[in-house]
Amino acid sequence: MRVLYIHAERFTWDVKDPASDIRDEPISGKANNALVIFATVERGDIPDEGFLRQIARDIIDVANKVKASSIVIYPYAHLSSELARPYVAREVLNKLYEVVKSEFHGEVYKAPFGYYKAFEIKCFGHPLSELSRSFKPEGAKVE
Ligand SMILES: NCC(=O)N[C@H]1[C@@H](O)[C@H](n2cnc3c(N)ncnc32)O[C@@H]1CO
Repeated sequence: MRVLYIHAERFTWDVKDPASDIRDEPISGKANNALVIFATVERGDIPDEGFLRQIARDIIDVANKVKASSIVIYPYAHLSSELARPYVAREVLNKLYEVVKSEFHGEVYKAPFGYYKAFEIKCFGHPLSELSRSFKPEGAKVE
């Protein structure tokens, strides 16, 4: 999985057209002081508890470091050329959302899978406000 973390003063997303047969309810939303997780599920990623806990731990660690009051899991199919199939990708992201929600003290949101979406983001711009990660199921985290 490849992820881009943006610590945003404000983040809003607006669902547009469907982009996949596999999709969630089309719910738009917004969050303030949010760690936004643009997440691309890659071929070989699995909805395995250990793999997801490792990712969730890093997300929450960064959220606490930057003092974010919310986290947004944002399905984003643009950070890798080795995409997982939509069915697997949706399952991995929904399970990641559940793990993060169970362990983070603040609000956790998930933008809907399977749509084109408009979004507005105001990045804080401090040194930890833009980070990227690559996670592999065997547990190796590559910064
Ligand atoms: N910008 C808007 C968008 O990306 N829309 C994407 C994601 O919401 C989702 N999606 C499909 N495959 C994946 C994947 N491998 N990882 C994450 N999301 C995925 O399905 C949409 C069409 O590709």
